[in-house]
Amino acid sequence: MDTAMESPKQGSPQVEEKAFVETETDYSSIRGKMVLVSPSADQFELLQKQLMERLEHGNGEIIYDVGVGEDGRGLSESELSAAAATLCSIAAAARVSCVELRRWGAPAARCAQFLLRQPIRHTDFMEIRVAVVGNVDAGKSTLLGVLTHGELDNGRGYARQRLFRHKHEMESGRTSSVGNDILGFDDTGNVVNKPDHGTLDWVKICERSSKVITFIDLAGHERYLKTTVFGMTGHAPDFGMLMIGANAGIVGMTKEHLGLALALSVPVFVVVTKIDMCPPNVLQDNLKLLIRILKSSGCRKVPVMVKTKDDVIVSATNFVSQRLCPIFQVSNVSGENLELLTMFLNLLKTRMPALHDQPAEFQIDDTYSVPTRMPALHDQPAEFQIDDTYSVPGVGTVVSGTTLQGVIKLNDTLLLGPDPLGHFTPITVKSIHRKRMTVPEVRGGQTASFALKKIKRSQIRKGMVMVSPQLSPQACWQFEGEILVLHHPTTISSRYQAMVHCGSIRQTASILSMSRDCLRTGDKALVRFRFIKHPEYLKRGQRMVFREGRTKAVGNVLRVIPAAGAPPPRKPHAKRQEQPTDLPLESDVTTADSPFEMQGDKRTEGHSHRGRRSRGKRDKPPEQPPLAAAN
Ligand SMILES: Nc1nc2c(ncn2[C@@H]2O[C@H](COP(=O)(O)OP(=O)(O)OP(=O)(O)O)[C@@H](O)[C@H]2O)c(=O)[nH]1
Repeated sequence: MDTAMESPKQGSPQVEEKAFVETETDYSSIRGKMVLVSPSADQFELLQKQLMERLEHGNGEIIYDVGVGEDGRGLSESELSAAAATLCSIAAAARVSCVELRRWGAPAARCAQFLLRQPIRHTDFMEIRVAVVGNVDAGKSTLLGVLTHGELDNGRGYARQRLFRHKHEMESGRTSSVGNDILGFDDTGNVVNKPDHGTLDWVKICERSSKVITFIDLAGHERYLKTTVFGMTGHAPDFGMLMIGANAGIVGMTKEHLGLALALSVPVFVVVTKIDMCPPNVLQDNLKLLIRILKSSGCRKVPVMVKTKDDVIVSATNFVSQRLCPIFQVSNVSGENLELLTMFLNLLKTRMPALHDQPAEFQIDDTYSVPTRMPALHDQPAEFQIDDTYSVPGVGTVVSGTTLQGVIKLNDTLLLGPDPLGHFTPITVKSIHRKRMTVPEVRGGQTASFALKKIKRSQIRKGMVMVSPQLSPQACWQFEGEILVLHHPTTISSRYQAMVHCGSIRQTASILSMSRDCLRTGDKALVRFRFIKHPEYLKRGQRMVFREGRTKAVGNVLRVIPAAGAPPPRKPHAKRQEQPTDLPLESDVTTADSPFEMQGDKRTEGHSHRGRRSRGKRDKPPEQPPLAAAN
């Protein structure tokens, strides 16, 4: 561990003592570090039961600490071996794989950590989405080529050619402009990707994997920033991988991408590439700057230089719960430290999407701390957000996106919408694909594509949802949100328009009213928005980004005003601003959400938003919604 860094706690010594899953079973007889050393038959059974519960709540995977008792003193080497043997037999009885990750501690105070993972189930695997961001030339495509194809780069673009097939697909319009690559791990943590004549068969990878990492390859160029924002909001990534070229350092879009991930509460780890070709002093200077930015008040991260396997385990197990930002230094040419990065990816835990009725900041911070009171994502009525549509010859209309909650099965009838009138239409699911593999169902947290019966592609747009009829979905033209302005060159006041990104929704909205007269960089306010084109399906607690040009604001949806009960659109010259109503007293948008240190106020008093709005189509009055929808 780099001494210059703040280091995370070694191990997670409190794991055994944590009030893990609230349960009916009394587990008091299996408390303490010695129980694994020589359990009675009853204790063995209880340990097994507890393990299964933990696995279920850990989405089929947990990291188990052995030897870490209340006294925190550990076990002798022989006791630890006995405890490890017990754990392995419990795992074997439960048909779960058990891999020792590490041992640590003095000879008389040994502890160990094990990875327990459910075996491969034919069409089911854990899914983790990693958004790959970073400036042009940072080595994003190269790293993905190297990781997914298992062959090193030559420094002149060899590895990234592996992904060109896909890029060509993108250009021909077959897939969205957001690229995807997958890396599969089996139950013991081995990479299963085996390129066949240079190409990867996704179905084979998924069939052999217990865990699949999907890399959402987002464009590095400023020109594609809109797509990058969409990728970060609409593709619901669990984590962000920020790539930085060692020699170039933090340039171009690096800060912007970091800021975006922070604004959306997506935990970020950094991969510094090209260390083979970077003079040491340049590397050190660039790392120092990176650390300074990560520690700044805008980011409030704890950077951790990952240099050993222990660092990997500690960072991976604490990644979501703490404000850690692991930093890897790798070379795609020499392969240096790539094994650490691969191990880290293998250990990443699913960051189940925050339930919309939970506070937006809610994160599952440990395998054992998911209260049973909270319904599992798949116990809730189905909800699927659409991020792309296709017309596939011989199949018909296909939609792709993320299952936010519930289970969607073949032949299920769901409500698709909202259409321009705010209505939802029943549709039937004809077939389901996960990572190009035909499956009978998908669950909350998983991405999928559905072939739909009797609907034209032109009737569907990104941002629509497919939900269970149980939810009685309602569309909204207006909603109230709490926003924090990260940057605006002058002041924002009502009637200002910008693009709202929220899940896979991407639509211009106009500010109808605010809790303050005007907003400047660093200001926070309660704001009522109105979509200008069509109504959308929103839920309280959803994270949103509000941006236009250099203007950026982030926030949460606080109240959705259903279309049926929505007041008519505000008159453009209405002087008095309506105060948002029914807003919760407590806000959870803080300046910590700001990715950047607040910039100095360079604006001139009296400069209004109108200066910014004087261009092109934004001067047109917003389209009026059809009357039926507005009233
Ligand atoms: N020496 C060396 N060269 C590398 C390394 N990683 C990438 N490169 C080279 O850097 C160049 C740019 O890499 P890319 O993978 O295309 O970069 P990118 O971030 O995907 O760029 P965009 O796709 O344009 O956003 C290629 O010529 C790679 O061969 C590395 O670790 N060491």
